[in-house]
Amino acid sequence: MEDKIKVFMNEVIDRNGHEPEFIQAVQEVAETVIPYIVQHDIYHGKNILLRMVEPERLISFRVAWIDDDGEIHVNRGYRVQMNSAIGPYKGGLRFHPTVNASVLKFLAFEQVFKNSLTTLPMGGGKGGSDFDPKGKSDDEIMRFCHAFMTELCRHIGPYTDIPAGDIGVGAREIGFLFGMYKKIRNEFSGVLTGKGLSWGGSLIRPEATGYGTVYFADSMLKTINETFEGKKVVISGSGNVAQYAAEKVLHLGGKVLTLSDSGGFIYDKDGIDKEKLAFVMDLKNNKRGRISEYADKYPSAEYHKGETPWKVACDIALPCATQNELDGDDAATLIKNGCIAVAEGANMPSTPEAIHAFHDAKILFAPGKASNAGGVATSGLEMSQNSLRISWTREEVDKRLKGIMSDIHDSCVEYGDEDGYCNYVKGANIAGFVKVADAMLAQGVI
Ligand SMILES: NC(=O)C1=CN([C@@H]2O[C@H](COP(=O)(O)OP(=O)(O)OC[C@H]3O[C@@H](n4cnc5c(N)ncnc54)[C@H](O)[C@@H]3O)[C@@H](O)[C@H]2O)C=CC1
Ligand SMILES: O=C(O)CCC(=O)C(=O)O
Repeated sequence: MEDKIKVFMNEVIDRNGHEPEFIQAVQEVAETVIPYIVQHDIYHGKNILLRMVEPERLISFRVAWIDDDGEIHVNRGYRVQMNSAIGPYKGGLRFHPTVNASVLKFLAFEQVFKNSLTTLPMGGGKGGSDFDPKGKSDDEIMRFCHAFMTELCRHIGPYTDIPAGDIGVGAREIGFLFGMYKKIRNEFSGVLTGKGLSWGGSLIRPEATGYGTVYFADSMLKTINETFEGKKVVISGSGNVAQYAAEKVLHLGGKVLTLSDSGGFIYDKDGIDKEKLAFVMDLKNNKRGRISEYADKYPSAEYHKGETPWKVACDIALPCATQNELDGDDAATLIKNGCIAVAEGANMPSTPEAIHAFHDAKILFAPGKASNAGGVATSGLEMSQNSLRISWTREEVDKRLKGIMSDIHDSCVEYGDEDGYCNYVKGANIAGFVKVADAMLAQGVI
């Protein structure tokens, strides 16, 4: 088996050797899916996985825009249209200086499996730019978004490819992007998700990724007769996913001890309660400040500059910031301190060494493609509402989100059982693979 995985990975590396994040994401899938392919005759001789690692289309384009001082800047824009076997391409846009083809290909590849797990008819894609929104004025953000959409609009559409937000792309950016798409295409459609409520958005979409991550973690905890009640929870990030993960942990009676950003983390020994979380939301979403300002306001908190929060003793860890933010040493520290569950709100935040450590210690571990699927699932619900020209209530959307997260959990358990221990990575990869692979088989060699 190891030989088969090696031969496959050598071919992937030959073609994509300069893309470390993409290779990391493919390796994790290959290790779990190739043994499944070997056991199932219908996939033999079809090279399905090799076809899945090659994007159907990778678009790269120039984005020229003018700053407030009249200076012209050039950034690179991308859209990776990875797989459309089960539906139109769907996945977020990331604006961050670290964005490149490798990062977006890893995200688009993960998105294919994640979207398949949601049970909704969505293919996988991802896009973005190396543009850095930090320190930019609202007008600069608008000009950049408009310039970006001027090119992107010819590659997307409500039946083709439906982008949404990700790091650096929230409600403000989706508004600017939607405005330019509508103007150029002269069409008011559900071409983006994460829209404002008065122009086609869905209730609960802003909350969905964070809430869904906690719903998934709660389902895992139930398998060992545990709940969030009274548990100490360490969260990284302080953006969209982290904020609403923290809110849901509070709803379920847990105590949130940390939040972070790229500058460092804050540890509040008294816990981040509802009022303190409201301060963080205002700080991050409106004032666009740094998490260190939390420690200036609340004396119960310490700020740890340049560090990640994994050394703070906890029962549950929710990495919600960015890829590879939790390594093997961090995992060892979490396990030593008694952590019983880790659920990824971010995409691929744990390194392969960290995942192996969690599996070896047999603690509960949920990979992002399963546990953070609530965001894209609710985007799928936004698409349904747009098509039906109706708006569901908050309760209706939340009920559907909970149902989807519970179904994803059950699919992982179905495919991930290893003598009584659930390997959720294996479960998510195989369950996600089967639906896409079967659709590809049905559609022939295209
Ligand atoms: N927004 C969504 O619906 C979904 C987001 N995700 C993933 O969740 C993660 C967070 O995304 P959002 O909260 O939407 O973005 P955001 O832009 O709202 O927040 C990003 C957060 O990550 C922090 N961060 C960024 N780079 C960092 C670094 N190098 N070190 C430490 N912290 C860093 C930022 O300071 C910020 O707190 C990403 O991995 C994203 O791909 C996954 C599924 C859906
Ligand atoms: O809602 C969406 O379409 C995008 C969500 C996303 O980018 C993700 O799941 O990583």
